[in-house]
Amino acid sequence: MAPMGIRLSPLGMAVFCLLGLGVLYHLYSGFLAGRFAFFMLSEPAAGGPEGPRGSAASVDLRELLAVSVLAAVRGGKEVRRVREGNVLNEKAKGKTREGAEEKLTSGDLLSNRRMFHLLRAAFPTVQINSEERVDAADQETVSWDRSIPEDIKEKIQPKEVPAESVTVWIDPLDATQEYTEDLRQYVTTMVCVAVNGKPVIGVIHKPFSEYTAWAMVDGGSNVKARSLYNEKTPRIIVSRSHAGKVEQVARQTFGNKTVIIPAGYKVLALLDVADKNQEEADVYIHVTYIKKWDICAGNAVLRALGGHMTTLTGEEISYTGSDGNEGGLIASINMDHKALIEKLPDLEKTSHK
Ligand SMILES: Nc1ncnc2c1ncn2[C@@H]1O[C@H](COP(=O)(O)O)[C@@H](OP(=O)(O)O)[C@H]1O
Ligand SMILES: [Mg+2]
Repeated sequence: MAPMGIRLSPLGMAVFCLLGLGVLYHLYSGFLAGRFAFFMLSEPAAGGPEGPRGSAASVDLRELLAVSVLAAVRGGKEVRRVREGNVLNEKAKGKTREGAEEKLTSGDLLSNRRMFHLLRAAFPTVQINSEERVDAADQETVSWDRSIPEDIKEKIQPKEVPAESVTVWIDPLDATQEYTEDLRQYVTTMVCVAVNGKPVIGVIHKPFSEYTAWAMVDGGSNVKARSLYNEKTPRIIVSRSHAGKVEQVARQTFGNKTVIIPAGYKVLALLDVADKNQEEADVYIHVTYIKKWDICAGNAVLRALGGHMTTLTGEEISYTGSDGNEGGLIASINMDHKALIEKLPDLEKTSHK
C-alpha cells in the first residue's frame, strides 16, 4: 500500500514553483509601478537659479527654514496692512466644538495667499497644509531668490531630507479673534516643517513688532530658553478665547493661587524673547481640541531648545495626516515634563465635574 500523505510529482513541484514566482512578480511589479507613478505625479523641481536645491526627491532643510522665515514675514506684512487699513471684512467661518465663533478676515486670507504661494514656488514637491483654503484658480507668480539670511547661514548647515517625508504647516494669522479686537500684540504668523511627522523647523513672527523667532532641531536658533523657571508654582499661559476648562485643570494641578495668563503667543512666553510686548510664563496648557497649524511651530521651537510639547497624557503629537490634535497639550522647557504630566488631574473626571 502506498504511504498516506501528499506526494508531489516533479511536474507538480515545477507548477508550484512557477505559481510562487508568479505571485512574487505580481507583488513586486505593483510596488515598482507605485514608485514610478509617484515620481511621474510629483511636480518636477524647478531647475535653474530659482529652483530648489536637490532633486525633486529631496529638499534642503536650511533652505526650507530660510523660505519659512521669509513667508512668515511677508504674511505678517499683509496682516499689518489689513489691520492698519481698518477694513478687515470680518466673517464667521464656523464654530468650534465648544461653540465659540471662528473668525476669518482679509488679514487671514491675504497672508495665507502670500505665504502659501511663496512656499509652493520654492518647494513645489512638498506637502503644504494651511489653515485657510487656497483658490486653485489663483496662480500668483512668485519666485524665491534662494538667498539664505546671514544669521541662518552662520548657525545652520545644509541638510537634505526626502521631499516625501516633509509636511509644512502654515498658520497665516494666529489669534484671529484678538486681531479683530485690535489686540495686536497677541497676533503671530507661523510656519512649521515636520519630517516624518516630527516637528523640526519652527518660525513664529509677530507682525506688529516685527519680531521673528526661528529654530531647527539639531541645527540652531535665534532664540533661547530663559535662565529661570518656577516649577513649584508655575505661571500658566492659556488661550484667551478658547480656554475650555483649562483654569480648573491648572488650579487642580498647581493650587488655587496659581497665576493664569490668558494670551496669544503662548510658546514665546516660555522663552527669552527680546520683544517688549511679551508676557512671561512657565508652562503652557491647552485642554480643548486644537489644529496642528496652531501648535506645530511652537512644538518645533521648544524641541529645538530642549523643551517639550506633548498631549496631556504625555504623548508626542504627530504632524502628518489629520489636521487636529485631540489630546490637549502641555508645554514646558527646562522642567521635569514627565513630573508635570503626572501632576495633572484625570481629564475625564475633570470634564464630568
Ligand atoms: N477648541 C478649539 N477649536 C478650534 N480651534 C481652536 C480651539 N482652541 C484654539 N483654537 C485655535 O487655535 C488658535 C489659537 O487660539 P488661542 O490663541 O485662543 O489659543 C486660534 O486659531 P486662529 O489661528 O484662527 O486664530 C484658535 O481658533
Ligand atoms: Mg491658527
